[in-house]
Amino acid sequence: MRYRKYRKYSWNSDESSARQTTRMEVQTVNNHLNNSLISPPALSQSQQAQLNNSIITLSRSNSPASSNSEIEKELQDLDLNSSLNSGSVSLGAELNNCKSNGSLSGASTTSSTTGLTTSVTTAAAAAAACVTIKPTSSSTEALINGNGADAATTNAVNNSSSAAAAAAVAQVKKRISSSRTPTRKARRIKFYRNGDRFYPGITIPVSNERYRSFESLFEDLTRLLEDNVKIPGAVRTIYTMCGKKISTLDELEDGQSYVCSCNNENFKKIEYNTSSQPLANLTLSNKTNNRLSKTYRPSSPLKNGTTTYNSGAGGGVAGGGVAGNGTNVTTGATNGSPVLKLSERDSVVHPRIVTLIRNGTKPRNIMRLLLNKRNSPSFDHVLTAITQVVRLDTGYVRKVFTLSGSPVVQLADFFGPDDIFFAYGTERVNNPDDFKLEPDEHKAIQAIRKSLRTAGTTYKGPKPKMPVKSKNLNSAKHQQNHKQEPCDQIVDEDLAALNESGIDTSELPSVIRERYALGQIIGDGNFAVVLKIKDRQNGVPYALKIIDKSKCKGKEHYIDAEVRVMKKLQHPHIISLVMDVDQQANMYLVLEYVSGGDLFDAITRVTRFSENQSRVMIKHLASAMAYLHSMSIVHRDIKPENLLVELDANGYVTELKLADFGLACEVTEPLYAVCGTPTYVAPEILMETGYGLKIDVWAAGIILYILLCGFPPFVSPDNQQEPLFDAIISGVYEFPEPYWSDIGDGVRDLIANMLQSDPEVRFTSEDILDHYWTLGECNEYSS
Ligand SMILES: Nc1ncnc2c1ncn2[C@@H]1O[C@H](COP(=O)(O)OP(=O)(O)OP(=O)(O)O)[C@@H](O)[C@H]1O
Repeated sequence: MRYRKYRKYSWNSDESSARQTTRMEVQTVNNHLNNSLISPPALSQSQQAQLNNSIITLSRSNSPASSNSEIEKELQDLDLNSSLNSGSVSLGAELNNCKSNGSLSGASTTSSTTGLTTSVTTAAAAAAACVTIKPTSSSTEALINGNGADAATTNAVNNSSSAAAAAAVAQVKKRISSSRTPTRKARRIKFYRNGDRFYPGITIPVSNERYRSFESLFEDLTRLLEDNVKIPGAVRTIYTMCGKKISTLDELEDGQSYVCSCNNENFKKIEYNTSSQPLANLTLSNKTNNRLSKTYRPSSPLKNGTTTYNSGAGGGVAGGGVAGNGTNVTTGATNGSPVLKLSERDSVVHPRIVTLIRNGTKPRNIMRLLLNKRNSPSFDHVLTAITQVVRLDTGYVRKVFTLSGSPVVQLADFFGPDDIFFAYGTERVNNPDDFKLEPDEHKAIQAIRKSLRTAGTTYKGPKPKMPVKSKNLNSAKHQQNHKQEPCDQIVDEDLAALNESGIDTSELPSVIRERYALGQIIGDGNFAVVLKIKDRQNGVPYALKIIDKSKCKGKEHYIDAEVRVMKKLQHPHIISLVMDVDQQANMYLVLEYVSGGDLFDAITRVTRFSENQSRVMIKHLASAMAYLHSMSIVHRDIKPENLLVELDANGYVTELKLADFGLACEVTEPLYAVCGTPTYVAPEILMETGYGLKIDVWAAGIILYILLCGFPPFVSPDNQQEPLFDAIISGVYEFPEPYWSDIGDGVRDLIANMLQSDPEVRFTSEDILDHYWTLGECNEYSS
């Protein structure tokens, strides 16, 4: 338990430079949401004519084909249709292939949801392919009747006059080829989700005909990914597996894999889909068994007297289980068990920490694992996640049992009442004693349970206090200013305060002075003064943050980082940056204005909030964090002082927004810089073992605790840092009576999961949003 003496304020962490903290190298990207989705290209006149000639009725006219089953079918057709493009096989085979493609058959096309672009060009491609080969009249007729090709072609073939047919066909061919790009064989491309090691990837056919622009491919990928995983926005970038950006469709190579990233996420170099392959052989050989009911459980090997457990059945049953119809043919293709669709997964999978007992000599090793929607889309994925944690000598975990010895056979079993499991490889399970815990094992499990569900204890001594506010000057006074209207005149008192802070209002950048009227001071931090300003044209209020560079000597890069990070962000629960002006003495930031002051002052006023009010706030905070974390950005200074709130007439918090990105940075490898604010600092920062995004979840856990009872879980009686840090590192805290007596188990459970000392098992920000308490009924305006 070694940690360095903690600095009072984060920016003083000299070690940070020595440690070479990874700083963000964010490209200066303006508002990333400006890259709005581009709609599919409009049809040219000749394309429209082709469509009419093809007498195809489409049920969806402006989107490329992309339901999973369509894609699966097209992939099958790809093999067949490749012959069309090569022109090297007999026409009979080609015609069959053409017919097998739904977009060419009149009947099936009518009801198909195949998109316009694909249908038109596929029909055209088939026609072009067919006319290059000497037809037999009967087979050609079949094709023509099937796809409703134009009259010239029909007549030509029906007459069986080779000359006329050739002429007509040449005419059609000419017309078609003048109106479209040359047909290219579709390529089978596999796409992974950036940073998602568990997503098995989706393979889709990509051709110039199917996707006329890069944006239409993005649009399709967004839709397909959304069906299977949670993504923070639209797919905007495709990378090679080495992280090189792809900028044209032609760069996508047949048979290769690529990584899709959403919004401005940077490429995450991980091993994609290493997890699913080795477990594929667990699939039940008898495919008909794939749809077992939710309640199906094979009997325990111990109960029925058999001495071995059929591992194949285990995986296979998992493959059926709750998935049933939800089997996603494309995404689940490489896995032994199907990946559930999001809606199905929502009903089965929820974030939870399970305890795992590794089979071996007693006392056996006991580990914990966080299961959530990201790592548990299928039974096989859970087995893989368990394998990675328990590290069996025999390799993969193939059998899992509950504490009572029942085999775990389907995904839902991991999310039921049992949360302790035995993990086995291929070894035999024949001894009932295997499922009995030794006293040492029992003790270890008890200790874990205690850390997860801390029971109420009575607090001895005076009620713990909130720490003092870390932002110093006259906050209560400035708080009042939030309420004052109008704000288009700065008062003398504020001018004096600004002068005192070394800010001369006559030196404000002209672009700011001309556009905005100065109002009163509404806040001050250690490095900045914040004024309320008003747009002279439309009267909209903003906040002007003036950062005094002289107060940040040697730390100027933090100011740059704050601006760079903020420029990347656009989220309803994150303060947005409207304008930035860099001058020699000061940096000026025009920010979205939030009228209710910061959460620290709200806590001071209210002391403690109801569960409903806390739920609103934690939802907003978690969604801001989930957005940041999806871009691998860690805030590193989440605390009530940096959370701004909007209040309703009754003083209830209706909106919460994350501010102050002075310490935010991108996480590409473990960080070591000791920073943050003592009360909210996570144990891994103090231990200097390297930290990442989860430190923000810890801080949010501390805030949730404070909201409910009015004081933090880790305190030191005399405000000494050393005992405070010892308490944080110990991870031991309580929900003391009487302060917690009326607070429910749901939110205690959430706090316990957010305040896990081990960041590996600590909830992610997404998990906070998925937790049953967060999802619970929420009357936002009730106290
Ligand atoms: N956009 C805003 N709308 C309303 N009030 C704001 C806004 N931004 C900041 N404030 C007020 O100004 C105070 C100081 O702002 P901020 O935290 O950005 O300054 P800082 O100097 O970077 O803080 P720190 O001391 O943590 O470095 C906040 O606590 C808040 O009360």
